[in-house]
Amino acid sequence: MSVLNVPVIDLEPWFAGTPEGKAAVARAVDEACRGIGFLVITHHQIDPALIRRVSEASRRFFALPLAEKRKVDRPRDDAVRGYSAVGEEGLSYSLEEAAPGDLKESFSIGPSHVPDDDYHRGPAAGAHFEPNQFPAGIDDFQEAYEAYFAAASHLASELMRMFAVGLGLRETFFDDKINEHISMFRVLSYPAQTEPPLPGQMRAGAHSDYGSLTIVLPDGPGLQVFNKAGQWVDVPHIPDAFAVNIGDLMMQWTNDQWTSTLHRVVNPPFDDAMKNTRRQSLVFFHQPNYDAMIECLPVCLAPGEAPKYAPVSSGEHLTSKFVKQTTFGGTKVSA
Ligand SMILES: O=C(O)CCC(=O)C(=O)O
Ligand SMILES: [Fe+2]
Repeated sequence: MSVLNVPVIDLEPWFAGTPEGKAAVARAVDEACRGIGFLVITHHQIDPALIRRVSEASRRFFALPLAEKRKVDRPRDDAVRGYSAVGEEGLSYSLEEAAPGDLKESFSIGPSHVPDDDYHRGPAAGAHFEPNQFPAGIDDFQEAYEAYFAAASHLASELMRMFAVGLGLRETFFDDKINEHISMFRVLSYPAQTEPPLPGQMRAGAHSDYGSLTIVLPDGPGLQVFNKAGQWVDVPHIPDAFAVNIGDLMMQWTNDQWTSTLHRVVNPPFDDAMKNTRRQSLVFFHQPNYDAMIECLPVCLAPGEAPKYAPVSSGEHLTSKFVKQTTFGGTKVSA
């Protein structure tokens, strides 16, 4: 029986480090990734004080007048750095007819303190190590964002180790494929809705994410997942716990044994003023090294089965998504 609801998995036994504890966590993670593609994790070792710092710095930024925020506007479609305003991105729209843009604004950064060498700055690196930009005059903004990026990167590498064990690989299998990762950290602000949304307009339309995995910290409910029974189910909201989901790249790596699941952020009920508040989420999109090859893992190939996807590098996979649309984390759907 497939997993139809998002499980809550306590990572404490993983970090305690006994072989039995680690195996049990990896088994639970594997089951979640096969069944629903989402899990909620507790005892993840990210300091709640750091979550608070980055959340508060973000609140101060999003409260600025639009003209101020526009001073750090995202420079280009393929360079997701800085600010994107409400309605500028739509995660879900049909190929024929664009739906209204998502009711969210965002601020994004990539890796910082990038070495000035050919691997990071040469032509093969493309825009993957594009410099970050930060707003002036907000205390602790750059420091908090960079510290959160580092902490989330570390947690992502532990999750990739759980993935490896869960898939029956050696624990360090993914280590050398993510040691120069080209991830993105983005804070999303969903404003309080003072007018009813347009038909089809949501906080974030239905989409799947691109990369290896996404680590989400929402400050309230609204995130929903489309399960294998065809129902939209709520992701349990536990303060300071992370929702984790796998992206399209992990689904390709596992030859569809793991699922990159459609998800969305629904609007608050419009007639309930108490619930119609601003929502903010911290979203870390983990993406392997640009030259890591994503090709069917032999452990995911049953006898007689063929790989479903041609091998592709992580960088090419990401860039191909940018060509199709102008947002970062999601693959649009035509449903
Ligand atoms: O804000 C959220 O809870 C999730 C956002 C999301 O799915 C995305 O940006 O890809
Ligand atoms: Fe997403």
